[in-house]
Amino acid sequence: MANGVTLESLRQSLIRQEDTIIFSLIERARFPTNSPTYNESYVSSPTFSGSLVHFVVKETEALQAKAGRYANPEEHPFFPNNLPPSVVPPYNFTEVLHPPAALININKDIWDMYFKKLLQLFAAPGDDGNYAATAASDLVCLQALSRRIHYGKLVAEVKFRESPQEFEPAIRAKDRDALMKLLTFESVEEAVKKRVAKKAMVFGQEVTLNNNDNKGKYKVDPSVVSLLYGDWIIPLTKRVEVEYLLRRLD
Ligand SMILES: O=C(O)C(=O)C[C@]1(C(=O)O)C=C[C@@H](O)C=C1
Repeated sequence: MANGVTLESLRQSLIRQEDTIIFSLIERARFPTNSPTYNESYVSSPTFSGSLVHFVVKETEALQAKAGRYANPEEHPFFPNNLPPSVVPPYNFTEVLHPPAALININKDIWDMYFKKLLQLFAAPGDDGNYAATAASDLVCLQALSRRIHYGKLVAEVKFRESPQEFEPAIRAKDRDALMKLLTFESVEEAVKKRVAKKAMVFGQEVTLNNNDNKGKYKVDPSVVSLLYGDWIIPLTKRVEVEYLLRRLD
């Protein structure tokens, strides 16, 4: 395929991104829930209204936009409105995606999933006052999840290029269910869920010099990581794939 991108090379990248995601969850799990981080009345600013995590994400994205982060088609901001321009010259990223891909950004759903569903599954209840560090570590998780989920655009492009004649009728008919069927590989999904649980065991174990008896205690629960992938990350990736394919003939 053009540009040297293949389904195999994209899957290798998704596998490597599992490491990033799991480490980011382990880092967030160092802190308890720290609910003031998410409480709108905790922040007092004449120019901003929202929670501390909202504030940290918005301000960090503004800084990173200036540094050119969102010039990369693989990066998607959570707060895309009114981002400042980049101060660096544009890098000439290889164009792999069909241009309407730029319209797809499901970070709002990723944000809701993370704060409403995921966080309570792996952060222990409690409050240690580290709200700024907690928000910074939420941002790292969100960015890793967003990158992985929006990678679905590339995966969909490669699948389309491999057999356009298979996809075209379903795209023209705007048949989401048919597209979903065409892009699904159940055995790959099962392997992903098993591998991430295993990685969570390996990365999240207590490493000591004397023995490696972990007593079944891990920094994030491996079954939670597997569930997170099965119930949220993979379905959202597939949604991005469908959204992308629906615009592929525009
Ligand atoms: O590997 C693929 O083919 C993908 O589309 C990625 C992915 C995933 O999110 O891990 C999504 C859909 C497939 O059913 C299998 C795996």
